[in-house]
Amino acid sequence: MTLKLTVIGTGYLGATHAAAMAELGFEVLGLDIDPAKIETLRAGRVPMYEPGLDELLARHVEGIDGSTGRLRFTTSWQEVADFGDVHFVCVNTPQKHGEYACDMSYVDSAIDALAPLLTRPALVVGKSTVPVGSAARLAARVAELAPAGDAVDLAWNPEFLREGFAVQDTLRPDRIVVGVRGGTAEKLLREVYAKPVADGTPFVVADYATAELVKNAANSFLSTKISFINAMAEVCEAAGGDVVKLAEAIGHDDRIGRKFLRAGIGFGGGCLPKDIRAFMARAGELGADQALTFLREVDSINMRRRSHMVELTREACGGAFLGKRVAVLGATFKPDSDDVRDSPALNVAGQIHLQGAQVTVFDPKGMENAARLFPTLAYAPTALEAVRGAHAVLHLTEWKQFRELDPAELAGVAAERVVLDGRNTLDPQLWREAGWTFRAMGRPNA
Ligand SMILES: NC(=O)c1ccc[n+]([C@@H]2O[C@H](COP(=O)([O-])OP(=O)(O)OC[C@H]3O[C@@H](n4cnc5c(N)ncnc54)[C@H](O)[C@@H]3O)[C@@H](O)[C@H]2O)c1
Ligand SMILES: O=c1ccn([C@@H]2O[C@H](COP(=O)(O)OP(=O)(O)O[C@H]3O[C@H](CO)[C@@H](O)[C@H](O)[C@H]3O)[C@@H](O)[C@H]2O)c(=O)[nH]1
Repeated sequence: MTLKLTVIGTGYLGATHAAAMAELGFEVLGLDIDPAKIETLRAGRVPMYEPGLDELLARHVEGIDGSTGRLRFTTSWQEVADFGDVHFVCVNTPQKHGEYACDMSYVDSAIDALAPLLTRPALVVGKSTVPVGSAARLAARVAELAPAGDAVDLAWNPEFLREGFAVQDTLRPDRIVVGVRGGTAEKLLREVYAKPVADGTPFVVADYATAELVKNAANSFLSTKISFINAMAEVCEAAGGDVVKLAEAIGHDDRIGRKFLRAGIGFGGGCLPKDIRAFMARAGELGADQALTFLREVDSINMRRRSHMVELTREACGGAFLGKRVAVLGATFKPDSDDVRDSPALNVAGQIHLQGAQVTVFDPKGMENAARLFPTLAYAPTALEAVRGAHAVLHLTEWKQFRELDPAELAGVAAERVVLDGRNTLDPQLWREAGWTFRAMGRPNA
Protein backbone atom coordinates (compact mmCIF):
# COMPACT_ATOMS: atom_id res chain seq x y z
CA MET A 1 0.00 0.00 0.00
CA THR A 2 1.34 3.45 -0.89
CA LEU A 3 2.28 5.67 2.03
CA LYS A 4 0.02 8.62 2.81
CA LEU A 5 1.88 11.83 3.56
CA THR A 6 0.92 15.04 5.31
CA VAL A 7 2.76 18.36 5.17
CA ILE A 8 2.36 20.74 8.12
CA GLY A 9 3.07 24.37 7.21
CA THR A 10 2.50 25.21 3.55
CA GLY A 11 4.80 28.20 3.00
CA TYR A 12 7.75 28.38 0.58
CA LEU A 13 9.08 25.01 1.74
CA GLY A 14 5.85 23.17 2.63
CA ALA A 15 3.76 24.07 -0.44
CA THR A 16 6.59 22.96 -2.70
CA HIS A 17 7.23 19.79 -0.71
CA ALA A 18 3.53 18.85 -0.74
CA ALA A 19 3.21 19.34 -4.51
CA ALA A 20 6.48 17.50 -5.20
CA MET A 21 5.41 14.52 -3.07
CA ALA A 22 2.14 14.33 -5.06
CA GLU A 23 4.24 14.45 -8.24
CA LEU A 24 6.22 11.46 -6.91
CA GLY A 25 2.92 9.55 -6.73
CA PHE A 26 1.88 9.87 -3.08
CA GLU A 27 -1.46 10.98 -1.70
CA VAL A 28 -0.72 14.17 0.21
CA LEU A 29 -2.67 16.30 2.68
CA GLY A 30 -1.30 19.77 3.48
CA LEU A 31 -2.19 21.74 6.62
CA ASP A 32 -1.57 25.35 7.62
CA ILE A 33 -2.83 27.52 10.46
CA ASP A 34 -3.38 30.31 7.91
CA PRO A 35 -6.86 29.65 6.46
CA ALA A 36 -6.34 32.15 3.61
CA LYS A 37 -3.27 30.22 2.44
CA ILE A 38 -5.23 26.96 2.54
CA GLU A 39 -8.08 28.48 0.51
CA THR A 40 -5.62 29.70 -2.14
CA LEU A 41 -3.96 26.29 -2.36
CA ARG A 42 -7.31 24.49 -2.52
CA ALA A 43 -8.14 26.60 -5.57
CA GLY A 44 -4.88 25.35 -7.14
CA ARG A 45 -3.18 28.74 -6.80
CA VAL A 46 0.29 29.36 -5.34
CA PRO A 47 0.28 31.76 -2.35
CA MET A 48 3.74 33.06 -3.39
CA TYR A 49 5.82 33.24 -6.57
CA GLU A 50 7.87 30.13 -7.25
CA PRO A 51 8.58 29.14 -10.88
CA GLY A 52 6.95 25.85 -11.91
CA LEU A 53 4.92 25.40 -8.73
CA ASP A 54 1.63 26.54 -10.28
CA GLU A 55 1.88 23.80 -12.95
CA LEU A 56 2.57 21.18 -10.29
CA LEU A 57 -0.43 22.27 -8.19
CA ALA A 58 -2.72 22.30 -11.23
CA ARG A 59 -1.61 18.76 -12.00
CA HIS A 60 -2.45 17.37 -8.57
CA VAL A 61 -4.86 19.47 -6.48
CA GLU A 62 -8.17 17.71 -5.95
CA GLY A 63 -11.07 19.33 -7.78
CA ILE A 64 -8.97 20.94 -10.54
CA ASP A 65 -10.00 19.78 -14.02
CA GLY A 66 -7.80 16.93 -15.22
CA SER A 67 -5.79 16.71 -11.99
CA THR A 68 -4.74 13.47 -10.29
CA GLY A 69 -6.59 14.63 -7.13
CA ARG A 70 -3.69 13.30 -5.06
CA LEU A 71 -3.14 16.63 -3.28
CA ARG A 72 -5.56 18.12 -0.75
CA PHE A 73 -5.39 20.88 1.86
CA THR A 74 -7.03 21.30 5.26
CA THR A 75 -6.92 23.26 8.51
CA SER A 76 -8.03 20.22 10.55
CA TRP A 77 -5.39 18.54 12.74
CA GLN A 78 -7.69 15.58 13.29
CA GLU A 79 -7.93 15.01 9.55
CA VAL A 80 -4.13 15.13 9.28
CA ALA A 81 -3.63 12.68 12.17
CA ASP A 82 -6.20 10.26 10.74
CA PHE A 83 -4.78 10.43 7.21
CA GLY A 84 -1.01 10.32 7.44
CA ASP A 85 1.58 7.58 7.81
CA VAL A 86 4.36 10.16 7.52
CA HIS A 87 3.93 13.77 8.73
CA PHE A 88 6.42 16.37 7.41
CA VAL A 89 6.81 19.43 9.64
CA CYS A 90 7.69 22.44 7.46
CA VAL A 91 6.77 25.43 9.67
CA ASN A 92 8.83 28.59 10.00
CA THR A 93 11.77 28.94 12.43
CA PRO A 94 12.54 32.68 12.36
CA GLN A 95 15.08 34.65 14.38
CA LYS A 96 13.77 35.62 17.84
CA HIS A 97 13.05 39.33 18.21
CA GLY A 98 16.10 41.13 19.56
CA GLU A 99 18.16 37.93 19.82
CA TYR A 100 20.27 35.74 17.55
CA ALA A 101 18.54 32.54 18.69
CA CYS A 102 15.98 30.59 16.67
CA ASP A 103 12.30 30.95 17.58
CA MET A 104 11.13 27.35 17.95
CA SER A 105 7.60 28.25 19.06
CA TYR A 106 6.00 27.40 15.67
CA VAL A 107 7.59 23.94 15.58
CA ASP A 108 6.72 23.33 19.23
CA SER A 109 3.08 24.26 18.75
CA ALA A 110 2.80 22.11 15.60
CA ILE A 111 4.14 19.09 17.53
CA ASP A 112 1.85 19.86 20.47
CA ALA A 113 -1.17 20.02 18.15
CA LEU A 114 -0.36 16.85 16.21
CA ALA A 115 1.15 14.39 18.70
CA PRO A 116 -1.87 14.00 21.06
CA LEU A 117 -3.95 12.90 18.05
CA LEU A 118 -1.58 10.14 16.90
CA THR A 119 -3.44 6.97 17.88
CA ARG A 120 -1.82 4.68 15.28
CA PRO A 121 1.74 4.06 13.98
CA ALA A 122 3.24 7.13 12.30
CA LEU A 123 6.51 8.88 11.54
CA VAL A 124 6.89 12.60 12.27
CA VAL A 125 9.62 14.09 10.05
CA GLY A 126 11.01 17.54 10.79
CA LYS A 127 12.16 19.49 7.72
CA SER A 128 12.40 22.97 9.24
CA THR A 129 15.88 24.33 9.98
CA VAL A 130 16.43 23.97 13.74
CA PRO A 131 19.16 24.29 16.37
CA VAL A 132 21.06 21.07 17.06
CA GLY A 133 19.39 19.15 19.89
CA SER A 134 15.85 19.99 18.78
CA ALA A 135 15.09 16.57 17.26
CA ALA A 136 16.02 14.72 20.46
CA ARG A 137 13.93 17.14 22.52
CA LEU A 138 10.93 16.84 20.18
CA ALA A 139 11.19 13.04 20.02
CA ALA A 140 10.78 12.98 23.81
CA ARG A 141 7.81 15.36 23.53
CA VAL A 142 6.13 13.15 20.90
CA ALA A 143 6.68 10.06 23.07
CA GLU A 144 5.10 11.89 26.01
CA LEU A 145 2.04 13.11 24.06
CA ALA A 146 1.20 10.45 21.45
CA PRO A 147 -1.44 7.90 22.54
CA ALA A 148 0.21 5.33 20.20
CA GLY A 149 3.42 5.58 22.29
CA ASP A 150 6.43 3.77 20.78
CA ALA A 151 4.58 3.26 17.51
CA VAL A 152 5.16 6.93 16.71
CA ASP A 153 8.76 7.79 15.77
CA LEU A 154 10.49 11.04 14.79
CA ALA A 155 13.16 11.75 12.17
CA TRP A 156 14.91 14.94 11.00
CA ASN A 157 15.24 15.46 7.26
CA PRO A 158 16.65 18.97 6.64
CA GLU A 159 15.79 20.71 3.39
CA PHE A 160 18.33 22.31 1.05
CA LEU A 161 16.09 23.79 -1.68
CA ARG A 162 16.77 27.27 -3.07
CA GLU A 163 13.91 29.67 -3.71
CA GLY A 164 13.50 30.21 -7.44
CA PHE A 165 14.57 26.58 -8.03
CA ALA A 166 12.41 25.00 -5.32
CA VAL A 167 10.54 22.55 -7.56
CA GLN A 168 13.59 21.10 -9.29
CA ASP A 169 15.59 21.09 -6.02
CA THR A 170 12.81 19.04 -4.35
CA LEU A 171 12.30 16.57 -7.18
CA ARG A 172 16.02 16.21 -7.95
CA PRO A 173 17.95 17.26 -4.84
CA ASP A 174 21.77 17.20 -4.56
CA ARG A 175 21.43 14.92 -1.55
CA ILE A 176 18.89 13.68 0.97
CA VAL A 177 19.94 13.70 4.61
CA VAL A 178 17.98 11.88 7.28
CA GLY A 179 18.62 11.90 11.01
CA VAL A 180 17.10 8.79 12.60
CA ARG A 181 17.23 6.72 15.78
CA GLY A 182 16.37 3.37 14.23
CA GLY A 183 15.84 1.30 11.11
CA THR A 184 12.06 1.75 10.76
CA ALA A 185 12.26 5.50 10.19
CA GLU A 186 15.07 4.99 7.67
CA LYS A 187 13.03 2.35 5.82
CA LEU A 188 10.00 4.64 5.58
CA LEU A 189 12.07 7.57 4.35
CA ARG A 190 13.78 5.36 1.75
CA GLU A 191 10.28 4.51 0.52
CA VAL A 192 9.29 8.20 0.33
CA TYR A 193 12.45 9.15 -1.57
CA ALA A 194 12.76 5.95 -3.66
CA LYS A 195 12.45 7.83 -6.99
CA PRO A 196 15.16 10.50 -6.51
CA VAL A 197 17.44 7.88 -4.90
CA ALA A 198 16.91 5.54 -7.88
CA ASP A 199 17.83 8.52 -10.10
CA GLY A 200 21.17 8.78 -8.29
CA THR A 201 20.56 11.22 -5.41
CA PRO A 202 22.89 10.33 -2.50
CA PHE A 203 20.94 9.28 0.62
CA VAL A 204 22.87 10.09 3.79
CA VAL A 205 21.74 8.41 7.02
CA ALA A 206 22.94 10.04 10.24
CA ASP A 207 22.04 10.51 13.88
CA TYR A 208 19.77 13.41 14.85
CA ALA A 209 22.54 15.82 15.84
CA THR A 210 24.59 15.25 12.69
CA ALA A 211 21.57 15.70 10.41
CA GLU A 212 20.67 19.00 12.11
CA LEU A 213 24.29 20.15 11.93
CA VAL A 214 24.60 19.31 8.21
CA LYS A 215 21.98 21.98 7.50
CA ASN A 216 23.61 24.55 9.82
CA ALA A 217 27.02 23.78 8.28
CA ALA A 218 25.82 24.01 4.67
CA ASN A 219 24.26 27.46 5.16
CA SER A 220 27.28 28.64 7.15
CA PHE A 221 29.60 27.56 4.34
CA LEU A 222 27.49 29.29 1.66
CA SER A 223 27.33 32.51 3.74
CA THR A 224 31.08 32.37 4.33
CA LYS A 225 31.77 31.99 0.62
CA ILE A 226 29.70 35.09 -0.18
CA SER A 227 31.28 37.15 2.61
CA PHE A 228 34.74 35.98 1.54
CA ILE A 229 34.24 37.40 -1.95
CA ASN A 230 32.70 40.56 -0.51
CA ALA A 231 35.76 40.99 1.71
CA MET A 232 37.86 40.68 -1.47
CA ALA A 233 35.59 43.33 -3.01
CA GLU A 234 36.48 45.72 -0.17
CA VAL A 235 40.19 45.13 -0.82
CA CYS A 236 39.69 45.50 -4.58
CA GLU A 237 38.00 48.84 -3.99
CA ALA A 238 40.93 50.01 -1.85
CA ALA A 239 43.58 48.71 -4.24
CA GLY A 240 41.92 49.40 -7.59
CA GLY A 241 41.32 45.73 -8.50
CA ASP A 242 38.31 44.07 -10.11
CA VAL A 243 36.52 41.52 -7.89
CA VAL A 244 34.53 40.04 -10.78
CA LYS A 245 37.73 39.14 -12.63
CA LEU A 246 39.27 37.94 -9.36
CA ALA A 247 36.29 35.64 -8.63
CA GLU A 248 36.43 34.22 -12.13
CA ALA A 249 40.16 33.56 -11.85
CA ILE A 250 40.10 31.86 -8.43
CA GLY A 251 36.97 29.93 -9.44
CA HIS A 252 38.89 28.12 -12.20
CA ASP A 253 40.51 26.18 -9.37
CA ASP A 254 38.13 23.24 -8.88
CA ARG A 255 38.86 23.20 -5.17
CA ILE A 256 37.39 26.70 -4.92
CA GLY A 257 34.76 26.52 -7.67
CA ARG A 258 32.97 29.40 -9.40
CA LYS A 259 29.60 29.23 -7.64
CA PHE A 260 28.55 31.58 -4.82
CA LEU A 261 31.33 34.04 -5.55
CA ARG A 262 29.15 36.91 -6.79
CA ALA A 263 30.20 40.03 -4.92
CA GLY A 264 27.71 42.84 -4.35
CA ILE A 265 25.36 43.97 -1.59
CA GLY A 266 25.48 40.55 0.03
CA PHE A 267 23.12 37.82 1.14
CA GLY A 268 19.64 38.12 2.58
CA GLY A 269 16.43 36.11 2.65
CA GLY A 270 14.54 34.00 5.15
CA CYS A 271 17.45 31.55 5.57
CA LEU A 272 21.15 32.44 5.46
CA PRO A 273 21.20 35.50 7.79
CA LYS A 274 18.98 34.02 10.51
CA ASP A 275 20.53 30.55 10.21
CA ILE A 276 24.12 31.66 10.86
CA ARG A 277 22.92 33.72 13.84
CA ALA A 278 20.91 30.83 15.29
CA PHE A 279 23.93 28.55 14.79
CA MET A 280 26.17 30.97 16.74
CA ALA A 281 23.55 31.25 19.51
CA ARG A 282 23.24 27.46 19.82
CA ALA A 283 27.01 26.94 19.79
CA GLY A 284 27.16 29.45 22.65
CA GLU A 285 24.63 27.43 24.66
CA LEU A 286 26.75 24.33 24.05
CA GLY A 287 29.96 26.06 25.18
CA ALA A 288 31.37 25.90 21.63
CA ASP A 289 30.95 29.59 20.76
CA GLN A 290 34.68 30.02 19.96
CA ALA A 291 34.33 27.57 17.07
CA LEU A 292 31.94 29.93 15.30
CA THR A 293 33.32 33.40 16.04
CA PHE A 294 34.24 33.62 12.33
CA LEU A 295 30.50 33.66 11.55
CA ARG A 296 30.24 36.96 13.43
CA GLU A 297 32.70 38.36 10.89
CA VAL A 298 30.77 36.74 8.02
CA ASP A 299 27.64 38.50 9.27
CA SER A 300 29.30 41.88 9.74
CA ILE A 301 31.04 41.83 6.32
CA ASN A 302 27.61 41.08 4.88
CA MET A 303 25.83 43.90 6.72
CA ARG A 304 28.67 46.30 5.79
CA ARG A 305 27.85 45.76 2.11
CA ARG A 306 24.43 47.31 2.64
CA SER A 307 25.78 50.42 4.39
CA HIS A 308 28.52 50.68 1.77
CA MET A 309 25.87 50.86 -0.95
CA VAL A 310 24.11 53.62 1.00
CA GLU A 311 27.39 55.57 1.13
CA LEU A 312 28.09 55.06 -2.59
CA THR A 313 24.60 56.39 -3.30
CA ARG A 314 25.14 59.42 -1.06
CA GLU A 315 28.35 60.18 -2.97
CA ALA A 316 26.48 59.78 -6.27
CA CYS A 317 23.89 62.25 -4.98
CA GLY A 318 26.57 64.86 -4.36
CA GLY A 319 27.03 64.15 -0.63
CA ALA A 320 23.46 64.58 0.68
CA PHE A 321 20.13 62.86 0.13
CA LEU A 322 17.76 65.73 0.86
CA GLY A 323 15.83 66.78 -2.25
CA LYS A 324 17.21 63.84 -4.28
CA ARG A 325 15.24 61.12 -6.03
CA VAL A 326 16.64 57.59 -6.05
CA ALA A 327 15.33 54.74 -8.22
CA VAL A 328 15.73 51.23 -6.81
CA LEU A 329 15.55 48.31 -9.24
CA GLY A 330 14.77 45.19 -7.22
CA ALA A 331 13.02 44.54 -3.92
CA THR A 332 13.25 40.78 -3.42
CA PHE A 333 16.28 39.17 -1.74
CA LYS A 334 17.06 37.31 -4.99
CA PRO A 335 15.58 37.03 -8.49
CA ASP A 336 12.80 34.56 -9.45
CA SER A 337 11.15 34.93 -6.05
CA ASP A 338 8.65 37.32 -4.44
CA ASP A 339 10.33 36.87 -1.04
CA VAL A 340 11.41 40.11 0.64
CA ARG A 341 12.43 38.65 4.01
CA ASP A 342 15.64 40.40 5.12
CA SER A 343 16.11 41.67 1.57
CA PRO A 344 19.36 43.63 1.11
CA ALA A 345 17.64 45.66 -1.64
CA LEU A 346 14.80 46.84 0.58
CA ASN A 347 17.13 47.40 3.50
CA VAL A 348 19.25 49.76 1.36
CA ALA A 349 16.13 51.45 -0.06
CA GLY A 350 14.75 51.93 3.48
CA GLN A 351 18.01 53.42 4.82
CA ILE A 352 18.24 55.90 1.96
CA HIS A 353 14.61 56.90 2.39
CA LEU A 354 15.09 57.40 6.16
CA GLN A 355 18.04 59.69 5.40
CA GLY A 356 15.89 62.02 3.33
CA ALA A 357 15.85 60.88 -0.31
CA GLN A 358 12.65 60.16 -2.19
CA VAL A 359 12.95 56.47 -3.11
CA THR A 360 10.93 54.75 -5.84
CA VAL A 361 11.13 50.96 -6.13
CA PHE A 362 10.30 48.61 -8.98
CA ASP A 363 10.44 44.81 -8.79
CA PRO A 364 8.97 42.26 -11.23
CA LYS A 365 7.38 40.04 -8.53
CA GLY A 366 8.03 41.48 -5.09
CA MET A 367 5.99 44.72 -5.12
CA GLU A 368 3.08 43.52 -2.98
CA ASN A 369 5.25 42.00 -0.28
CA ALA A 370 7.59 45.01 -0.35
CA ALA A 371 4.75 47.52 0.00
CA ARG A 372 3.40 45.58 2.98
CA LEU A 373 6.80 45.68 4.72
CA PHE A 374 7.91 49.19 3.63
CA PRO A 375 4.66 51.13 3.03
CA THR A 376 6.42 54.51 3.12
CA LEU A 377 8.56 53.85 0.02
CA ALA A 378 7.11 54.80 -3.38
CA TYR A 379 6.48 52.06 -5.94
CA ALA A 380 6.40 52.40 -9.73
CA PRO A 381 4.69 50.02 -12.18
CA THR A 382 7.76 49.72 -14.45
CA ALA A 383 11.52 50.21 -14.28
CA LEU A 384 11.18 53.18 -16.64
CA GLU A 385 8.69 54.89 -14.32
CA ALA A 386 10.91 54.26 -11.29
CA VAL A 387 13.84 55.88 -13.10
CA ARG A 388 11.83 58.93 -14.26
CA GLY A 389 13.31 62.03 -12.58
CA ALA A 390 15.90 60.02 -10.57
CA HIS A 391 19.28 61.47 -9.59
CA ALA A 392 20.69 57.96 -9.06
CA VAL A 393 19.61 54.49 -10.19
CA LEU A 394 20.44 51.49 -7.95
CA HIS A 395 20.43 47.95 -9.33
CA LEU A 396 19.93 45.83 -6.20
CA THR A 397 18.35 42.50 -7.25
CA GLU A 398 19.76 40.68 -10.27
CA TRP A 399 16.55 40.00 -12.22
CA LYS A 400 17.25 38.94 -15.81
CA GLN A 401 14.93 41.64 -17.10
CA PHE A 402 17.11 44.37 -15.56
CA ARG A 403 20.02 43.13 -17.69
CA GLU A 404 17.75 43.52 -20.71
CA LEU A 405 16.80 47.16 -19.99
CA ASP A 406 17.71 49.73 -22.65
CA PRO A 407 20.08 52.21 -20.94
CA ALA A 408 19.45 54.74 -23.72
CA GLU A 409 15.70 54.75 -23.06
CA LEU A 410 16.27 55.17 -19.32
CA ALA A 411 18.78 57.95 -19.98
CA GLY A 412 15.96 59.89 -21.62
CA VAL A 413 13.89 60.07 -18.40
CA ALA A 414 16.51 60.23 -15.59
CA ALA A 415 17.38 63.57 -13.95
CA GLU A 416 21.03 62.48 -13.64
CA ARG A 417 22.65 59.58 -15.49
CA VAL A 418 24.26 57.78 -12.56
CA VAL A 419 23.81 54.04 -12.08
CA LEU A 420 25.19 51.91 -9.22
CA ASP A 421 25.27 48.17 -9.80
CA GLY A 422 24.90 46.41 -6.44
CA ARG A 423 24.91 42.95 -8.02
CA ASN A 424 27.66 43.23 -10.65
CA THR A 425 25.48 41.80 -13.38
CA LEU A 426 24.86 44.85 -15.61
CA ASP A 427 27.12 45.48 -18.61
CA PRO A 428 29.16 48.63 -17.77
CA GLN A 429 30.06 49.28 -21.39
CA LEU A 430 26.44 49.30 -22.53
CA TRP A 431 25.46 51.84 -19.89
CA ARG A 432 28.50 54.05 -20.46
CA GLU A 433 27.84 54.12 -24.20
CA ALA A 434 24.36 55.45 -23.38
CA GLY A 435 25.92 58.30 -21.40
CA TRP A 436 25.67 56.89 -17.87
CA THR A 437 28.24 57.24 -15.11
CA PHE A 438 28.53 53.59 -14.04
CA ARG A 439 29.73 52.38 -10.62
CA ALA A 440 29.92 48.77 -9.54
CA MET A 441 30.89 47.17 -6.21
CA GLY A 442 34.50 46.03 -5.93
CA ARG A 443 35.26 47.10 -9.50
CA PRO A 444 36.72 50.60 -9.37
CA ASN A 445 37.84 50.48 -12.99
CA ALA A 446 35.10 48.37 -14.55
N1 LIG B 1 12.25 28.98 2.12
C1 LIG B 1 13.27 28.19 1.82
O1 LIG B 1 13.88 28.32 0.77
C2 LIG B 1 13.73 27.13 2.78
C3 LIG B 1 14.65 26.16 2.33
C4 LIG B 1 15.11 25.19 3.23
C5 LIG B 1 14.68 25.21 4.55
N2 LIG B 1 13.80 26.18 4.94
C6 LIG B 1 13.32 26.13 6.34
O2 LIG B 1 11.98 25.66 6.27
C7 LIG B 1 11.18 26.25 7.29
C8 LIG B 1 9.98 26.94 6.66
O3 LIG B 1 10.45 28.00 5.88
P1 LIG B 1 9.49 28.76 4.83
O4 LIG B 1 10.37 29.68 4.07
O5 LIG B 1 8.67 27.77 4.11
O6 LIG B 1 8.56 29.59 5.84
P2 LIG B 1 7.13 30.23 5.55
O7 LIG B 1 6.94 31.29 6.57
O8 LIG B 1 7.01 30.56 4.10
O9 LIG B 1 6.11 29.03 5.83
C9 LIG B 1 5.83 28.54 7.09
C10 LIG B 1 4.34 28.17 7.14
O10 LIG B 1 4.07 27.49 8.36
C11 LIG B 1 2.80 27.92 8.85
N3 LIG B 1 2.73 27.65 10.30
C12 LIG B 1 3.27 28.34 11.34
N4 LIG B 1 3.01 27.75 12.50
C13 LIG B 1 2.29 26.65 12.21
C14 LIG B 1 1.72 25.62 13.00
N5 LIG B 1 1.86 25.60 14.32
N6 LIG B 1 1.01 24.66 12.39
C15 LIG B 1 0.85 24.66 11.04
N7 LIG B 1 1.37 25.59 10.23
C16 LIG B 1 2.09 26.58 10.81
C17 LIG B 1 2.74 29.39 8.49
O11 LIG B 1 1.41 29.86 8.47
C18 LIG B 1 3.41 29.38 7.10
O12 LIG B 1 2.47 29.22 6.07
C19 LIG B 1 12.13 27.15 8.07
O13 LIG B 1 12.68 26.42 9.12
C20 LIG B 1 13.22 27.47 7.05
O14 LIG B 1 14.44 27.83 7.68
C21 LIG B 1 13.30 27.11 4.10
O1 LIG C 1 27.29 34.43 -5.10
C1 LIG C 1 26.28 34.79 -4.48
C2 LIG C 1 25.18 33.92 -4.25
C3 LIG C 1 24.09 34.39 -3.53
N1 LIG C 1 24.09 35.67 -3.06
C4 LIG C 1 22.93 36.14 -2.26
O2 LIG C 1 22.70 35.20 -1.21
C5 LIG C 1 21.34 35.17 -0.85
C6 LIG C 1 20.84 33.75 -0.77
O3 LIG C 1 20.84 33.14 -2.04
P1 LIG C 1 20.47 31.60 -2.23
O4 LIG C 1 21.31 30.80 -1.32
O5 LIG C 1 20.51 31.29 -3.66
O6 LIG C 1 18.94 31.62 -1.75
P2 LIG C 1 18.04 30.84 -0.73
O7 LIG C 1 16.82 30.47 -1.50
O8 LIG C 1 17.94 31.64 0.52
O9 LIG C 1 18.78 29.45 -0.38
C7 LIG C 1 19.66 29.26 0.73
O10 LIG C 1 18.94 29.03 1.93
C8 LIG C 1 18.04 27.90 1.86
C9 LIG C 1 17.28 27.85 3.17
O11 LIG C 1 18.02 27.29 4.19
C10 LIG C 1 18.84 26.64 1.59
O12 LIG C 1 17.96 25.52 1.54
C11 LIG C 1 19.61 26.78 0.29
O13 LIG C 1 20.41 25.63 0.07
C12 LIG C 1 20.51 28.04 0.40
O14 LIG C 1 21.18 28.25 -0.84
C13 LIG C 1 20.62 36.04 -1.89
O15 LIG C 1 20.34 37.28 -1.28
C14 LIG C 1 21.61 36.16 -3.02
O16 LIG C 1 21.46 37.36 -3.74
C15 LIG C 1 25.16 36.52 -3.28
O17 LIG C 1 25.17 37.67 -2.83
N2 LIG C 1 26.24 36.05 -4.00
